[in-house]
Amino acid sequence: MFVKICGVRTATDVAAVVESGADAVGFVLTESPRQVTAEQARELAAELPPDVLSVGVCRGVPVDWVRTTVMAAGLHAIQLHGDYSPADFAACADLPVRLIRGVAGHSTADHYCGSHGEEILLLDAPAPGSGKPWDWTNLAAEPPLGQWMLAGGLHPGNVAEAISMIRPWGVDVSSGVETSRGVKDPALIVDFVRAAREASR
Ligand SMILES: O=C(O)c1ccccc1N[C@@H]1O[C@H](COP(=O)(O)O)[C@@H](O)[C@H]1O
Repeated sequence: MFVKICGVRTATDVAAVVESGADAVGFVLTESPRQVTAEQARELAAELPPDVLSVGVCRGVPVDWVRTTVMAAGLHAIQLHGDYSPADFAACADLPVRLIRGVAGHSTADHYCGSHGEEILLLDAPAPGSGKPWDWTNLAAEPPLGQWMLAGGLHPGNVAEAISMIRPWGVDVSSGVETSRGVKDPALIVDFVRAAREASR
């Protein structure tokens, strides 16, 4: 089970992610209560062990800006979130990064990983980073093809059930490991990763 903690903003958050054993960290580089600059992301990512994937999360900005900013931050992966086309993904294909496509999920499996040239598909709620869950139950019968992650309203108390029900390749969380919007709770991060790992055994 691949576990990503998104919206990390402080050195304390990074330390909690490392302690938790999560696989990936998301730095939101565009408008959000969790937004960080490229410079901040670079400094925070420098604190990560090399095997933790650092992801630049971008939404609603041109792909040229994404390329420049993620490269300036020195991150391992780009998460293009929302209305990005296959051409946008193709425009990043020459970069030495992994590509994640974040989209609003549906209760039917009308997305598949790789359709836009991405390595990982992320099915999220319509409002990313809102903490609001969506109805993912139908994915159990017809999950997307390929390497895909579930996000949107997950938290330590429901991630095990979600994993048991629909068996995603990975899970991603932001609000569910926060005490208030944009403020991560180290204990919730550790609890979330533990719950996800136990459910996937
Ligand atoms: O977290 C944000 O603020 C954000 C902003 C822009 C694009 C994506 C964002 N986060 C993504 O939202 C989900 C987590 O949602 P939740 O808060 O746990 O419900 C995850 O995919 C993040 O990458």
